[in-house]
Amino acid sequence: MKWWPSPAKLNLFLHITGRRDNGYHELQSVFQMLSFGDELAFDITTDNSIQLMTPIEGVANSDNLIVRAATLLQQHCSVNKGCQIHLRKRLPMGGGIGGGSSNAATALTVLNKLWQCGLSTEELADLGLTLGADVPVFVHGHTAFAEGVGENLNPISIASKFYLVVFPNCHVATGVVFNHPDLPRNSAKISISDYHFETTRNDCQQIVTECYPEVANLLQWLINYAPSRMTGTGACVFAVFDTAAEAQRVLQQVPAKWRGFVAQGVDKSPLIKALSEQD
Ligand SMILES: C[C@](O)(CO)[C@H](O)COP(=O)(O)OP(=O)(O)OC[C@H]1O[C@@H](n2ccc(N)nc2=O)[C@H](O)[C@@H]1O
Ligand SMILES: Nc1ncnc2c1ncn2[C@@H]1O[C@H](COP(=O)(O)OP(=O)(O)OP(=O)(O)O)[C@@H](O)[C@H]1O
Repeated sequence: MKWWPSPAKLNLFLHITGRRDNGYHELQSVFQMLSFGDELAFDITTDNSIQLMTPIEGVANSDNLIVRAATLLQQHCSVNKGCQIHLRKRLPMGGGIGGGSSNAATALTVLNKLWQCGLSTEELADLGLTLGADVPVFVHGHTAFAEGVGENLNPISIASKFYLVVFPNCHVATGVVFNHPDLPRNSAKISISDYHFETTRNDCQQIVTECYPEVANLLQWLINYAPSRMTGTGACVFAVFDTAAEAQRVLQQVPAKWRGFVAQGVDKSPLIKALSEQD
């Protein structure tokens, strides 16, 4: 069985620059692709049923973004085949590292190939955007400077770093953060060439640390070792290191109540690499 990567992302910064009439927020961010993530495998079937053989506890298969992505593509392209899907879940859910969105993107891009749908990357990204704001960046698979609601993407090359990502064991609801009255919503826009980690921030971090003390505790702990920040709307926090060895050394010291992993920041996602190696 061939296993396809479904990598995580980090938001190296997140500035909120406005709000649209439909309530969605305009943002600027760098989506950093990571070398670490889930994996998915697909067996194509001759009937048209879509089955997830490894369900996620607490998520009905019909709500699972993998099944929703596969069904969307099947309907969009009038595919008369189906598939059995296997998932190796490693990424914490609801952590701001995009696990669900990445799973959806892997399902869309790999099934596009295996079902021979022939959709372009752009068409797959547009389809993916209907499932979630973060799906397009995983479909394109490049570390990117993002604008709009996250769909307007420009590839950016970030000096290679190692990230220690820690999950504080609490879930932050994205909608709650974006609906918070005190969320700052008018950061000045920056241009892609102005991006530096040190001069940017995550505009959601203040609200999340106030509402979720465990995120504040984790940030306070991690900042002792390296520059640290929250990703997305939380709850995961990351610290930036120059070497894998330094990041691993701090991972060993993470208190048992939290879980972490070390990943390398990559310009191209492992999924895009795997797809191009197949061609
Ligand atoms: C902020 C990020 O975490 C950055 O990576 C993401 O863009 C959020 O992506 P996501 O979790 O896939 O979010 P979605 O499922 O698309 O949206 C969840 C909810 O967050 C709010 N939302 C999301 C994205 C955005 N740009 N503005 C918003 O206001 C909306 O209320 C929406 O109903
Ligand atoms: N395949 C999937 N993997 C993970 N979560 C899924 C999946 N399908 C549906 N979900 C639901 O989506 C929710 C958000 O999951 P996800 O891991 O994408 O969050 P996240 O890391 O906060 O993402 P983002 O950074 O895009 O906000 C989960 O709590 C779960 O209920």
